[in-house]
Amino acid sequence: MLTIKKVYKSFPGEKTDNLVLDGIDLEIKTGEFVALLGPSGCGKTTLMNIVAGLEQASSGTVTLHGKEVTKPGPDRGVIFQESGLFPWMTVEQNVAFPMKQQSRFSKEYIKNSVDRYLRMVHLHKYRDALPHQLSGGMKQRTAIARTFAMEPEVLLMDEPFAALDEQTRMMLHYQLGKIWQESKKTIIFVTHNIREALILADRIIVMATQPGKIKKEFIIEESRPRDFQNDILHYHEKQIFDALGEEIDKVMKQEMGESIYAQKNRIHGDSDSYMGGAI
Ligand SMILES: Nc1ncnc2c1ncn2[C@@H]1O[C@H](COP(=O)(O)OP(=O)(O)OP(=O)(O)O)[C@@H](O)[C@H]1O
Repeated sequence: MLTIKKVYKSFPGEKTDNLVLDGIDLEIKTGEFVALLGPSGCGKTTLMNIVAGLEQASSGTVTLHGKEVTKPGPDRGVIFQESGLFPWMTVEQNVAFPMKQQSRFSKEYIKNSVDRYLRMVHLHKYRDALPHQLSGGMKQRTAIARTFAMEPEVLLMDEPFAALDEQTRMMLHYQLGKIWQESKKTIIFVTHNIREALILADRIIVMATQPGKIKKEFIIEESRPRDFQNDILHYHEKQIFDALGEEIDKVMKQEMGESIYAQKNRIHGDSDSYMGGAI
């Protein structure tokens, strides 16, 4: 169980501190796939960084199986929007590299594990390729193989597919869904994209903004693989869109000013850009 308890986070502002996370309480079961959804700036990345141990909460705690998280550790793997591969290493070397830094993995184990995860992401034929020879989707698949191969208990994925085209993204949703079902890891997945969250997650947490807090959550029980020929997913999509509407309005009002904003129609026009253009 991953427990986030009364987490507050402020960053120093010009005159006063800027409250970004306002008392986040969240319990995530082992093996659960949770998506965090919210408008730009609501604190999704900040929360992920705190869970990863890259950032400290101003107050409150994060615990994994009862043990407090205070710094990064091998029990939590992080995947960002950029794959972060070493350009001078092959696909295979990139996947093996972090494992080699850990004494808990033998040479034989690393070899088998790299092979297994490269097969899982369908990159075993590209094991000797260098990153510049790969497409964006292949780079992200390498990053996924590298993180899963480290066998973390929790995967923290911060908009890992946001920079990819729609088709590649759909393929990666399918592959990630399969790997997750096989490995049963706990995943927290940050996204701007309602459909991405609906395709992947067991539970979708919608965040409110300014300051960031949990607004509503949705349990998605549909069987996998999922697609959008499904009325129940459409129903959830509408509910989630409505829950986000107010939050997107808040961001638009603040950025555009009340008077300009008042001239615009609500939500459907400019709101796309506040959700990464991907509602
Ligand atoms: N290191 C920092 N110092 C000061 N302010 C910060 C810092 N990191 C984040 N912030 C502020 O915290 C708020 C939340 O940022 P965060 O990146 O967590 O939001 P987000 O929901 O992930 O946004 P996006 O969807 O656009 O990536 C923003 O107002 C941001 O400017």
